[in-house]
Amino acid sequence: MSEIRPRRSVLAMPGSNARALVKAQTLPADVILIDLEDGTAPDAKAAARAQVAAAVAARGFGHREVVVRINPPETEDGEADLAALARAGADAILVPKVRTSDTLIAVGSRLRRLGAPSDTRVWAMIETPLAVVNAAEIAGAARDVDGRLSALVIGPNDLLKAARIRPPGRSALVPWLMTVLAAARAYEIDAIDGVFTDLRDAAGFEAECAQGRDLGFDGKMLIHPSQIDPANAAFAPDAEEIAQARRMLDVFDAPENRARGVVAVDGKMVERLHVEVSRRTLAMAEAIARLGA
Ligand SMILES: CC(C)(COP(=O)(O)OP(=O)(O)OC[C@H]1O[C@@H](n2cnc3c(N)ncnc32)[C@H](O)[C@@H]1OP(=O)(O)O)[C@@H](O)C(=O)NCCC(=O)NCCSC(=O)C[C@H](O)C(=O)O
Ligand SMILES: [Mg+2]
Repeated sequence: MSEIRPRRSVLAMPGSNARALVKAQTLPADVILIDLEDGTAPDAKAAARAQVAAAVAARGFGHREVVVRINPPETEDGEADLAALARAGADAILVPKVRTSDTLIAVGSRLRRLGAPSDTRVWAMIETPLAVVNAAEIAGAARDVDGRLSALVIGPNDLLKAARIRPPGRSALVPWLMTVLAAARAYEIDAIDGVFTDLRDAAGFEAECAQGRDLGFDGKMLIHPSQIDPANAAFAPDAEEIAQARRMLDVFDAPENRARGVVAVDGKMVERLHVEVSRRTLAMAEAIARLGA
């Protein structure tokens, strides 16, 4: 079974926004994503870098996974971000505008040379057409980057721009999303759906969360605290899925079914592969319950 870590809600905030960094410490997001790239203005980058390194090192985010999006690592800002963050204690470094796995391998080596803990993860933004075309090769870096690569994150704004798809363009993006999802699953890493930018459209946001969940994503990148609860609800197994998963395990555990690969439950054929799905559902539900404990 691949890693069980709730990543239903990945709340982004500019690294330059001191108020957001404090507020994030009390918000129910699974992941706090602090952005030193596009969300931080060029003139504010140096001060933001120092502020973010200090905030991460202070370890005030509790159980939340802390991820810092650096500037492209081949730039001066990106190199300075890595140097400042490598040993600050972030759970992961998110690399923007990845095009090939070489960038991730270079970031992995740089983190090692900078003395980053071995459990510092690398996440990759998939937001260029080349990254979608190379999705399998990029996800395959999970075997190379010291085992650090643990999530691909969709960047719909950059994708729409580069592909010249007319916004909002969600349906046009679905084949691109599924290409990324297949790559992530092939290498057993997480896939996080991209941002929904219309903060006034709560119904549209919920619908997009439900779609992202049904497509197979593990969670969604968010831009505002008001999006956390709907995302947490959408990407968690619901009561019916949990009951169904328990039932599935009971059925295959029954003495009369132990030697069978396939049985009928409520008129539907189920196979032993559904046991694995059920175990994952229950493990995720337990991990989410532990967050609330
Ligand atoms: C979008 C915003 C600029 C709106 O900000 P604002 O008008 O201040 O919102 P509110 O007045 O409604 O805020 C209410 C309170 O919530 C706090 N807040 C708001 N947003 C956040 C946040 N993201 N994280 C933490 N806290 C937040 C405010 O401070 C208020 O608190 P209080 O003072 O107690 O009342 C703003 O929401 C924002 O900046 N959002 C994040 C933008 C961002 O990070 N963008 C980069 C990521 S998007 C991306 O990566 C796209 C991708 O690359 C692609 O290509 O698609
Ligand atoms: Mg982007």
